[in-house]
Amino acid sequence: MKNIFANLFRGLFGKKEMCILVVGLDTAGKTTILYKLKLGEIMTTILITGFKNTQGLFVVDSNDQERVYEAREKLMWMLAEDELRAAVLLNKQDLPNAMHAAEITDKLGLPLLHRNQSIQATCATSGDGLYEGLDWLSNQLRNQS
Ligand SMILES: Nc1nc2c(ncn2[C@@H]2O[C@H](COP(=O)(O)OP(=O)(O)OP(=O)(O)O)[C@@H](O)[C@H]2O)c(=O)[nH]1
Ligand SMILES: [Mg+2]
Repeated sequence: MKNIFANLFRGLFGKKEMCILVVGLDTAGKTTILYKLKLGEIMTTILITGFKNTQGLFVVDSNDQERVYEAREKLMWMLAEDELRAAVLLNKQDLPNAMHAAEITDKLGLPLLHRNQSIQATCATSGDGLYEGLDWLSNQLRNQS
């Protein structure tokens, strides 16, 4: 059970090397997600060649009403890269006052975008939704090859 996410991840992506850029405001849950996915040992590639073949994971704290527009700015910065395909994780959905997916999607300006991206509600501490978000990224990778 311990490495279930790592095994799923390896199954999804096979042996093909890829880069995942994980972006989000502080305390959004990035480290928790990486630990949950046991990606520490897999994600050794350093981003030095630009955004080619790079997938993005953008993590938002759904509970942080005050900084949702700050998160939006950061997200727009990331999505401005033409090569990048991104999965947006609406994290901390387990918290009682978390914004619902539709509300936070709207505040992030995502309905206005016509780029290819996936939006997924997640709870990094339990792992809920993480697999679904990564499944989309793996399909993007497959389509590129
Ligand atoms: N309830 C709840 N707490 C979460 C969730 N994801 C992360 N946290 C908590 O939020 C806090 C911050 O999580 P981190 O993973 O350290 O956040 P980070 O994005 O790596 O933050 P920085 O390294 O500061 O940029 C920790 O206390 C986590 O346990 C979640 O889905 N639900
Ligand atoms: Mg961290």
